[in-house]
Amino acid sequence: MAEIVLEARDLSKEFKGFTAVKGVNLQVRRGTIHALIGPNGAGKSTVFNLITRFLPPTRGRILYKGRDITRARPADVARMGLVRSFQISAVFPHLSVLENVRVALQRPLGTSFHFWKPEASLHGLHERARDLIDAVNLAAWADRAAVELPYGRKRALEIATTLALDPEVMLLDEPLAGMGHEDIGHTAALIRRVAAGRTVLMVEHNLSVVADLSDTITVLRRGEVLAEGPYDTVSRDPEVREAYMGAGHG
Ligand SMILES: Nc1ncnc2c1ncn2[C@@H]1O[C@H](COP(=O)(O)OP(=O)(O)OP(=O)(O)O)[C@@H](O)[C@H]1O
Repeated sequence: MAEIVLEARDLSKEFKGFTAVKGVNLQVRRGTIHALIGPNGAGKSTVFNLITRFLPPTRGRILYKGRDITRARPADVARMGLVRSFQISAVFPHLSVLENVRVALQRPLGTSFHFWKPEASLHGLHERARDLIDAVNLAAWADRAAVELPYGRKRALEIATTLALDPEVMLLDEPLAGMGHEDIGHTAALIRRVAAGRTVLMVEHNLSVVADLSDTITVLRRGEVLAEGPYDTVSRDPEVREAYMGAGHG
């Protein structure tokens, strides 16, 4: 059994008396793709916001690599290698793809701070930016302004800027939302590629992609964990079928 890299213990969130998340326990194993699914309003986004420290929990604890991050600031959590992508996309529309990735590489988030480094290491920076752009299949778009990219490519650029922070754990918030069929295929393949050597926790509605990509799926319903396991197990669970798949999703 792989090491637990990220863990929620008895996590709860109340909004003015309404309990959106109720005693959620979640264990994400290192090196896996773990998906959080559930019907609308199940609490997925709230759990995600709690884990990334965008919301303070009412009760419970969050552990990252065994350290309690329940009260850590989002920026500190990112610095520790737990990085959230997509909804806080930091893509500058009028910079080129290459410039965007270079800016992301220069962000003083990690242990390195590149601004003052001599030309030799700036050259290394350029090469790293090119490598990241290749990794997300954007080489042909490297000199185009981000604003000119088609939707799916823009999301690929967001993945590249997230990868620039060299996250140990990548948190993806609905990575396929709003995408057409072709972009979904490309982005799913990209997620699989970038997950190599990392851990991915994602909230996603597209069940066929979740089934295809995920090692573990946690199903939430009304703020509670309803089921957890590999897709084959979870999708056969009568309660899951009733609460989720039977409700016409996916
Ligand atoms: N800031 C808030 N104030 C009050 N209620 C909230 C707040 N954020 C979420 N909720 C409520 O908490 C519940 C869970 O919402 P959440 O967005 O986490 O669900 P979700 O599973 O992500 O849903 P969706 O699939 O629709 O995105 C919902 O009933 C929602 O209305």
